[in-house]
Amino acid sequence: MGKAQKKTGKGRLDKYYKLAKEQGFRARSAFKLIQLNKKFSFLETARCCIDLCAAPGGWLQVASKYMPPSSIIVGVDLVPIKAIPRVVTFAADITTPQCRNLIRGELKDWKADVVLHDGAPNVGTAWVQDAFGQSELVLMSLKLAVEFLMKGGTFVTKVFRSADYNNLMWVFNQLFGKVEATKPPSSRNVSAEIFVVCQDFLAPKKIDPKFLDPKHVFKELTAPAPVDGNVTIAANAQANVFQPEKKRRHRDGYADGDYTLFKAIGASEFIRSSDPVSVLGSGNRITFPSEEEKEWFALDVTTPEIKANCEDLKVLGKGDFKALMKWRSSLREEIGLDVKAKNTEEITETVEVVEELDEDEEIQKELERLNTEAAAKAKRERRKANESKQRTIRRMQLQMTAPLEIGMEQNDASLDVGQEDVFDLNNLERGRKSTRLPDDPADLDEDSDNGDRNEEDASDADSEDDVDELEAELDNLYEAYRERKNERDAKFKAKESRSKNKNREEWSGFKADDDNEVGGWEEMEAAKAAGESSSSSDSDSDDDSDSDAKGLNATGKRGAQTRPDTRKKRKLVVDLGSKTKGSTSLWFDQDIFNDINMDEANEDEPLSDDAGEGPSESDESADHFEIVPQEQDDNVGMWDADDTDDDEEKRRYLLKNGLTTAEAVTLAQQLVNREKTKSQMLDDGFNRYSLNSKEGLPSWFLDEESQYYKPNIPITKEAMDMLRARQRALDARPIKKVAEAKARKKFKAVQKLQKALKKAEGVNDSTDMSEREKAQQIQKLMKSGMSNANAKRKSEIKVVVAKGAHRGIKGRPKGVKGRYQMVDARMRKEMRAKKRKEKAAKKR
Ligand SMILES: C[S@@+](CC[C@H](N)C(=O)[O-])C[C@H]1O[C@@H](n2cnc3c(N)ncnc32)[C@H](O)[C@@H]1O
Repeated sequence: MGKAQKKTGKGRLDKYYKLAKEQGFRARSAFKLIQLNKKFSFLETARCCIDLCAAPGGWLQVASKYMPPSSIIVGVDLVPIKAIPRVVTFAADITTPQCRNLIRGELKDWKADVVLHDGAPNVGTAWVQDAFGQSELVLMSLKLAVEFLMKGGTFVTKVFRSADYNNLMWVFNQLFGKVEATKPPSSRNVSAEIFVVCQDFLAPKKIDPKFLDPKHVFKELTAPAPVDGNVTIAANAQANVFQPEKKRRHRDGYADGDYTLFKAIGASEFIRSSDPVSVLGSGNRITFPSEEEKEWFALDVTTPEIKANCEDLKVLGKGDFKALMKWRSSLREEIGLDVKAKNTEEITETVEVVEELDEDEEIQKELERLNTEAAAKAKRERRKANESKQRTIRRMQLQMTAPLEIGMEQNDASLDVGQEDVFDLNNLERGRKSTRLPDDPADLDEDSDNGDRNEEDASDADSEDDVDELEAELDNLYEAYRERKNERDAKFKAKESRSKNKNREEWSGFKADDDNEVGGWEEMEAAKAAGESSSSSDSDSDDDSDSDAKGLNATGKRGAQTRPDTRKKRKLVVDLGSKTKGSTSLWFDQDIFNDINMDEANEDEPLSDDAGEGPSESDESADHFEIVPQEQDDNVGMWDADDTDDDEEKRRYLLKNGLTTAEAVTLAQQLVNREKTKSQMLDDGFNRYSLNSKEGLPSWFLDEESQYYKPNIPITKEAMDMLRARQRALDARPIKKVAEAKARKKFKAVQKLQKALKKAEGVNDSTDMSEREKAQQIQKLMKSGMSNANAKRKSEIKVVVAKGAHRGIKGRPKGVKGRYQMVDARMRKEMRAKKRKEKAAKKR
C-alpha cells in the first residue's frame, strides 16, 4: 500500500498538483476529468458541454483541450471564472432558475452532449450537513442535465459516500442506460468522493418530478432512525463492544438519524434493555440521572471500577465490558429482573439430559483427555532429560565431571558423588546431614525419625532440583535473548564489547604498584608508627572483611607477613593450588561447616600461625600488625591470570587517548595535588559488597548490576573545565575529510606547476623561437600552471519568467543570451530568496 495521502498541508502538493502546475491546469482536479474521459471517452465526440460548478476552470480547460475545436463549452459557478479561450462562463447558483435561464439563453435550442458536475458545497459546516448539501447539489445538477442533455448524452457527477448514495444511484439508473461509479487515481484516497458516469441518457418524454425532488429521493434520511430496530447501528454497536480495540471508520458517513458524536445512556436503559451489548456500543457514557439509577449507583455491586468504566465507554477494553455485563446481571438479580436459582436449576437439568444421551461421547472425551495428559507428561520428562544432559555437558566443559557418556552418570549410583554442582549449597546441606555423627543426644532423637526426614529431604531435593532446572532454563533463555539482541542491536553489541573490554574504564584504577605510588602506604604507616604504638586490631580494619577467606588462625591472629609484599598482589580469590587440601575440602573450611565433624580430614593440616609454622616472614615482623597471609607471585591463581595484561592494556589505552572522563581526571588531579594517596583511593574502591561472591548469581542479575551498580565518583569543576578545553581544541581542528581535500588540492597544484615548469624548460631549450617569443610562451605556461582549474566560474544561469511576451514561447526567448531557464513567477521568487539566503550565509 502506498503512503496515506493528505489533503492538507504539504501533503496537498502531490504528484497531480505538480503536474497541473507544469501543464498549466488551474486545478489538480483537471486530472480527474482526464482520467474519467480516458476510461469512458465522452469528450472527443461531444459538440456541446455544460460544466456546472466549474470554478476555477480546470475541467473547462480539459474540455476545451479534448473536445473538437468548434464545440460549445459553457461553465457556471457561484464564483466568476477567469476567461478561457473558446469557453463561455458566467456566475450563477445552479440551484436557481436564473442559472437555468442563463444556460438556456446561451445554448438557444442546442442540446448538450455532456453535462459535467464537480460541485462541492464548501460551507465548512458539519460533515453530515455537507454531505447532504452535496447530494442535493447532485440532484440539482441532474435536474439541469435532464433538461439540457440530448438523448444518449453523458452526465458526469461527483457524489460522496454517504447514506443517500444508493438513492442517488437508483435515480440515475432510472434515467440513464449505463451508470458506473468510479474513483479516478487522481482522486485522493482520503477523500470520500466518487464519480458517477451516467451514459446513454434515455430522454424520457416525461420525468416524474419526484425523481428530482430531494424531499422524496432522500426521504429516509429525514425520518428518525429507530435505535433498536436499525440493523446497521446494532451491528456496529455490537462490534464496538466485542472488538473495542479495533477502530472502525465510518466510510459510509453517519448512521441515519444518529448525527451526534457524544451520547450518554441512562443506566436503566442498559440494565433493562434486551440487547445490552448494542446499548453499550452505541453510547459514550452511562449516567445515573433518575432516583432509581442513583440508588443503583450507591449499591455495593456498583464498585468504583464499574463507576470508572461508566465514565467513558469508548476507552474500555474487552475486560471492562465484561465487568459491566457482570454488573448488569448482578443488578438485575438485585432488583428482581432476573432470578438466579431458577436459571441454575434449568441449566443443571439440561446437563443431566445431555449426560444421559452422550455417555459414549463422554468416555471418548475422557480417553482423549487422558491421552493428551500422558503425551504432555512424556514431553515434560523428555525436556527434563534434555536439560540435565545439557547441564552435564556444561559441567564437563568446566571440567567438573569426567567425560563419561552423557546421561550415564545419572543412572550410576557409584558416580553420584561429585556429579552434583560443587557449589550447590543444597547438596552440601544434604551432605552435612548425612555425615553428621550422633554426638549430641538431640542428634540421636533426630536419627530416630531419619526415615521420615529422608523422605522429606528427597521431596525437598526434588523440588529444589526443579527450581535449579527452571533457573538453568531461564539462564539459557536469557543467554539466547542476549545472543539475538547481539545480532540485531548494534548499540547492544557495542555495549557488550565495551563491557568485555572493561580495562578501558579509567577510574577502575591500576593494581598497587609501589614504584608509582604517590604518598604511599609506608609513609602513612611510618607517620602513624611514629605517633603511636599501634594496636594490631585497628591497623588494618579495611581488610577485615576478607579475613575469613584468607584463613585466620584459631586465636584470630593472622600470618605475620610484611605488608608491602602482600599489598603488591592483592588477590580476592584464594589460590587453590597453594593449599595442600583439595578444592572441596577448602570449601568445607568455611565457618558454616565448623560444626561438622571433619577433624579427621583436617588433622594433617598445619594451623598456620597458631602452630608457629607460618611463613618465615612472620618471624621477621617486629610489630603486631595482623597481616593477611598472601600468596607468592608465582602462586597467582588462574582467576587472576589476565590481570597484568589488563593493566598493560589500560596503560596503553591511556597513553594513546589520555584521560577521557571527568572522574578519571578528578582522581588524577587528586593524586597530583596530594589530596589523596593511592592507597586511600584503593580503599575507597571497596565497600561492604565488594567481596561478595558472584558465584552462582544468574547472569541477568550480573548484567543488570554491571549496568546500574556504578561507583559514584565525585567530579570537580576543574576536571570538567580541563576536559572541555581539550574538547574545544579538538573541535577547532579541521575534520579529516577537509584536511584531506585541502592536501589533495595542494598536491594537484604542485603537480600542475611542475608540469608547467617542465614545459617551460622545453620552450627555453627550443631553438625555433626568438627570446621574446620564448618569454611570452613561458609566461603563459606559468600563468596557467599557477591558476586553479577549479576556480573557473561557470557562467550564471539567467532566469526568465514565462509571462507577458514570453508566455507559451518555445525555444530561446528574445534578447536572452547565455544560459537561461524558463520559470514561473513563483519559481523566480523562490530562486531569488535562495540566493539571498546563500549570500547572507556567506557574509556570516
Ligand atoms: C471542486 S470545485 C470545482 C472544480 C472544477 N471542477 C475545476 O476543475 O476547476 C467546486 C465548485 O463548486 C462550486 N459550487 C458550490 N455550490 C455551488 C452552487 N450552488 N452553484 C454553483 N457552483 C457551486 C464552488 O464554488 C466550487 O468552485
